[in-house]
Amino acid sequence: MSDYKYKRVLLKLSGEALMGSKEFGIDPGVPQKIADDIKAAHEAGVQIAVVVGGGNIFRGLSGAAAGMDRAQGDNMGMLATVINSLALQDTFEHNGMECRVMSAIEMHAISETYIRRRAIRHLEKGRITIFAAGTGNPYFTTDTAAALRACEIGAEVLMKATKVDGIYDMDPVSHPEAKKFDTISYMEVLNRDLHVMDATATALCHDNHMPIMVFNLDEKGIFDRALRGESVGTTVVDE
Ligand SMILES: Nc1ncnc2c1ncn2[C@@H]1O[C@H](COP(=O)(O)OP(=O)(O)OP(=O)(O)O)[C@@H](O)[C@H]1O
Ligand SMILES: O=c1ccn([C@@H]2O[C@H](COP(=O)(O)O)[C@@H](O)[C@H]2O)c(=O)[nH]1
Repeated sequence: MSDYKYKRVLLKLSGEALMGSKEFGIDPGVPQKIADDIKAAHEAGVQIAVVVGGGNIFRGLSGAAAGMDRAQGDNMGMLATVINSLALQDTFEHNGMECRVMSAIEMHAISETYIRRRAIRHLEKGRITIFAAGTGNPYFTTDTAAALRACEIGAEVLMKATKVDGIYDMDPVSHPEAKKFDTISYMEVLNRDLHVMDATATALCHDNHMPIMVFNLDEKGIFDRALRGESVGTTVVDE
């Protein structure tokens, strides 16, 4: 345990990044890469909670743009996160890591329902605990679910693993000239309207002094380095 900086963390995994080289769905190599990366920390006793997005399958906003009722589309998006959560659980278990999925929307047949105290108990017992179905409410995102759960379980840090290697002064995907921050304050993220994480999630972390790290999910060994306290990607901190 002494090699690791953190005792309890929340990892937010991009749904879209689970596609790997595929155009839709899940590339099995990506969950396996995540399992490989977190195994040592898990064995060393780091308590790991996970929230995964659903962008590889469905986003409510895309449904609404195509004329669908927004809340209906968001419900579909939340179900997409359940599919991703079950896929991750399967991979973690195949790698010998005990894992529970807890859904914000009741689905007795396939997962436990989210109960905060029970979630903390799972973590204390060394089970990787995946929080599925976002917040359980439409009009939110899994970034906000990750911020909310991180605060609820008393995580020391929210680690957002995504398709970019940190926070830039503009979207680096559409602006290759964008400059990366090593650290940035919550207020700067909000004032500059940087969309790497949604504003609700950033504000919730700000109000509750929850540090955020943003880094690239594809980089080999990145989770382990982050869990050891190396500064990877960008860290969002109080001023
Ligand atoms: N200033 C910025 N710095 C870094 N990334 C940015 C910035 N502005 C926008 N982005 C975009 O934010 C994306 C990451 O956030 P996004 O919420 O879309 O993904 P996610 O939550 O990881 O994915 P999913 O919805 O699939 O779970 C990056 O792919 C990047 O293109
Ligand atoms: O609390 C929540 C979380 C998510 N949703 C819906 O799910 C999709 C997928 O989540 P991403 O964060 O975009 O990966 C999202 O677009 C919403 O439609 C939700 O309604 N409530």
